[in-house]
Amino acid sequence: MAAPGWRRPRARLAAALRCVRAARNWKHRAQRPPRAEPVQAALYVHWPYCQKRCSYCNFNKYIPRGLDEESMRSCLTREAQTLIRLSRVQRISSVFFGGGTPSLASPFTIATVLETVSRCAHLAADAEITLEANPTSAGASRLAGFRASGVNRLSIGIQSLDNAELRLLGRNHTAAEALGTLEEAKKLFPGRTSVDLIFGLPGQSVSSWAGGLEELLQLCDDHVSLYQLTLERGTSLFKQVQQGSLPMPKQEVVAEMYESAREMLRDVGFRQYEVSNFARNGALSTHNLSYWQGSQYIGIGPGAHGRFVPRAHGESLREARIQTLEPDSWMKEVLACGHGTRKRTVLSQLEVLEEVLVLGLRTDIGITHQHWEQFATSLSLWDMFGSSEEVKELEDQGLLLLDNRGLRCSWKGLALLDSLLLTLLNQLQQSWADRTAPGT
Ligand SMILES: C[S@@+](CC[C@H](N)C(=O)[O-])C[C@H]1O[C@@H](n2cnc3c(N)ncnc32)[C@H](O)[C@@H]1O
Ligand SMILES: C[S@@+](CC[C@H](N)C(=O)[O-])C[C@H]1O[C@@H](n2cnc3c(N)ncnc32)[C@H](O)[C@@H]1O
Ligand code: SF4
Repeated sequence: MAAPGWRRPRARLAAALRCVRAARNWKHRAQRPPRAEPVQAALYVHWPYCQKRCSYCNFNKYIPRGLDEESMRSCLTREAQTLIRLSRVQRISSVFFGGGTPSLASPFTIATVLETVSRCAHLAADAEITLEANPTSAGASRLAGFRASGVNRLSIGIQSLDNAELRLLGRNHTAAEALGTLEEAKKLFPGRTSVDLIFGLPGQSVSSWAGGLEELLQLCDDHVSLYQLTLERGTSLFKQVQQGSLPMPKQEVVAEMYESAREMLRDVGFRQYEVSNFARNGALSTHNLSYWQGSQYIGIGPGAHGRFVPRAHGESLREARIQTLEPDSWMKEVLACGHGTRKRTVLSQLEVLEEVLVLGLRTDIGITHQHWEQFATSLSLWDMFGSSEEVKELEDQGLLLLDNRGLRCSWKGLALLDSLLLTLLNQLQQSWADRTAPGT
């Protein structure tokens, strides 16, 4: 047995060593990189029904004869559970109910989907939750119902403030009804009400377009989306234009409409944070930003698309997914196997980079070096674009900037993005091929 005199110093030594080890561990921990962020994604929910077909629209939408909302609701919740589990996503950063016309769904359906999402993953109390609303299905009490169900941002399809244009577009509301909805929405979603307008319509002139926008700018909230009309094959507007019964404005006139709108919005304090989107007072849409920043998103509902890594299957590569388009077939598939994913495509690293480039350059921030490094660890933006003569030419023309912040379009370049992308995508593919060639 050891002399009692030895025990105390040894106990003190052991205690001291424990302290030193603990201190070393703290130091060690402080030097370690921060713990990885929880895996997160945005969530898109597609409501595929509308009251009436607009003349220009070829989105995935159906005019139902008899709608079984209960079945739709239970399939949406089932698919949300399946795909969130499949992605192993722990946090949903935003939710977007789009369509179709999701303001035709009941607030109860919206609340049920949100409750399911919160049970499957963390949905922060302040996460952006947007619902698209058509003026005809968004009266004050209905909007209040959506607010109570958890929606905190509303996107209203106003499209035009000219009744003749609204008729041409096949909309089932007047300008006055659209403004009534905007008024109610601003009370319930102050600072978080967005409006969509379309320009480049048959018969529209720069001054008639600017007049309508000016009227809207007196009344709108802090977010505006402006979409140039795309003539979509298969729509009745396309047919009318093809038959020569409707005159489309010339491309130079449409470009002037866009330019005048950007300037008008800038003059009243809006930031053009993306090609078609303008916000003031920081009202940028975080959901849409996550698309443009190449983040993961899960799409549920007929025809919804998603981009995520199906981690529960042991995969590590991102997939592009699209859900079955037709609602009844989609519901059958969800009932049979928990989801209605129709097509999955594993994206190569080059394809992911192409998307990051195309989407990132739509924003005014563009692609920062840190953002790019998340996707391309071994090839910097400088490696990709720094020595290209064509890129240098675009910089000299004042259309593009590559500097210590990253790669982005200038104000002038943002309006010409499509033509810049031809050069940039070409350069990306070439640099990628050079760097990944055998022996490099
Ligand atoms: C697909 S709709 C869904 C929301 C809602 N049903 C509505 O009509 O407002 C979303 C937006 O897409 C835009 N959009 C639809 N078809 C378009 C087209 N052919 N050209 C330009 N924008 C279009 C409209 O501005 C519309 O507000
Ligand atoms: C054109 S954007 C309008 C956004 C609106 N301006 C805003 O600021 O919130 C919305 C439309 O894009 C389509 N969309 C968006 N995300 C989608 C996804 N993941 N899958 C399928 N369609 C999607 C839907 O048709 C939706 O109605
Ligand atoms: S524009 Fe909106 S309301 Fe019109 S058909 Fe398309 S989705 Fe439906």
